[in-house]
Amino acid sequence: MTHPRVHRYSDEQTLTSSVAANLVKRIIELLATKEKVHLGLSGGDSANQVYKAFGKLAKTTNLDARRLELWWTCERYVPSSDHRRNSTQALSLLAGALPIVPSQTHAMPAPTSTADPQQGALAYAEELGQQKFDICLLNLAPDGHVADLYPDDPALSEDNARVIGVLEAPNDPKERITCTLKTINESSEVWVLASGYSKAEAVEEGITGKHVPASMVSGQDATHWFIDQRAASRLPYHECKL
Ligand SMILES: O=C(O)[C@H](O)[C@@H](O)[C@H](O)[C@H](O)COP(=O)(O)O
Repeated sequence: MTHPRVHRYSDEQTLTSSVAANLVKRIIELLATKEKVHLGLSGGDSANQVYKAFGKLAKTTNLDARRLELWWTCERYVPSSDHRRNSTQALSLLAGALPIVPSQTHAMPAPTSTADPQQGALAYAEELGQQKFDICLLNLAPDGHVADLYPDDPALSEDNARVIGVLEAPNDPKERITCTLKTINESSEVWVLASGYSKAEAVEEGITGKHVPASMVSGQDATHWFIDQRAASRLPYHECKL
């Protein structure tokens, strides 16, 4: 477990471009020491904006996108052709910009391949095996959930399964598949994204250790929170006069 390091940015656009730049830099560093980098990706607008900026920036660098393995931390259990799928949205931005081929992408199952979210979760757990994410990117929601792990959900205490099915998510679509805290917290690095006033309370609770799901995530080597000023508006601010 590592303590969160908080990175604040003036606005959402600066947050997006800075996270994308950090991601490019960190992946290039990791690829200097290992053959592949395994990323755990999430859904949501803030994450999608980062993928777009990352794709644009990465192609101007020497980052070898063929050495990335893309996994998902959570997915809406809807058909593969449904644009609400997190993986469909992310891949349209990433594979559109970078030479990423299907063998590098590990989207979670859809109803066309498995009978229900639980069976989908078992299939994904098998595909994941013991693989750990080098960087697990999470997008904070206003209620403090990350991936598809919701406040007060008994799934938060799951310490055996790496992936589980969700049948009653508070938002539509109700059926989803999610990695558990066990899988997220086995990642080398966990990066949490949050922008806007609607996330301010969840940011405060996540960082100060109240019991929202986001307060329970932590990388093995590092935990980074990337937030804009609006999302940071309930955190203490210490002015430093030199
Ligand atoms: O499936 C969902 O209900 C959303 O994907 C959700 O989990 C999302 O990650 C957060 O609401 C933050 O997303 P935004 O960046 O869009 O606010």
